[in-house]
Amino acid sequence: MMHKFPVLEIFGPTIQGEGMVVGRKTMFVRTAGCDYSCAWCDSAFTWDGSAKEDIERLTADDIIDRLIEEGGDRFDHVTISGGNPALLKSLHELIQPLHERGIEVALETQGSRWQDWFVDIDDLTISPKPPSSLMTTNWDVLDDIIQRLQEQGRSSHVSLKVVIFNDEDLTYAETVHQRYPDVPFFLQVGNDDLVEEKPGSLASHLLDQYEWLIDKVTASKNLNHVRVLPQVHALVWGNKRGV
Ligand SMILES: C[S@@+](CC[C@H](N)C(=O)[O-])C[C@H]1O[C@@H](n2cnc3c(N)ncnc32)[C@H](O)[C@@H]1O
Ligand SMILES: Nc1nc2[nH]cc(C(=O)O)c2c(=O)[nH]1
Ligand code: SF4
Ligand SMILES: [Mg+2]
Repeated sequence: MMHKFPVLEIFGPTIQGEGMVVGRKTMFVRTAGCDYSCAWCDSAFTWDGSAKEDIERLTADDIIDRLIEEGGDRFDHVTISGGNPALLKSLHELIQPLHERGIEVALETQGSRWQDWFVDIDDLTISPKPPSSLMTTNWDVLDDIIQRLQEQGRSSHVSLKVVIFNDEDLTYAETVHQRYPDVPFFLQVGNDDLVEEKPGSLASHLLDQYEWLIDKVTASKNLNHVRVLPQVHALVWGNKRGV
């Protein structure tokens, strides 16, 4: 029996705007539903009910058909995001046939749930949430996820990415990096203006925030083996959806 997944968006090709494979040409599949409700979530429509009517229930075959409809033969990489795609137990039904077609698979999750198919993801980004999100990290769960990935030889396929809005978030990022020093670590500029409609105005603001974050990280003795990035897609396209 093919499982049906709740899907809100399938788009691309575009570029991965964030983190460990920033710049990589990729398609996106965005699933609906999240176990968190971050104060500043830039994809709140996946869980706040505002796009409820747009959720489609698709099998892996349906999703692959749609990826090919949108992207033709102009992609070899698919990023699964959400919401939290780690809520979906049967996602290997999508990952495996993508791999069989020679397509790499990336996934974005917050590290609140383990799934066995994590070990099949080529670029797994785990993004634990800092205090400004108003969410609480379950360190036992996160420890378990990182440990399992390391034990199963997945270290080169995993990264941590913490979004930063303020000094308290930066302290949280230091805590995460010190707890998992061997996991590639990314600090990402927080977008605190999710309503600005002019890409140029948002880009100018986000570049100021990027400079602030660079200054903070370069001044910290606890954040040496790290990378600092903006959301490139937000610089280019602003708050537009489906890019
Ligand atoms: C929308 S989330 C979906 C995946 C998963 N729920 C998670 O949070 O990792 C994708 C990425 O966007 C980041 N993100 C969400 N809202 C943001 C914002 N306002 N500014 C910067 N990054 C944001 C998240 O931290 C996460 O790394
Ligand atoms: N271009 C682009 N890059 C992204 N990286 C992470 C995204 C996400 O929403 O998970 C995202 C997105 O929505 N668009
Ligand atoms: S965990 Fe991700 S999708 Fe869920 S509310 Fe937070 S940023 Fe949004
Ligand atoms: Mg996004």
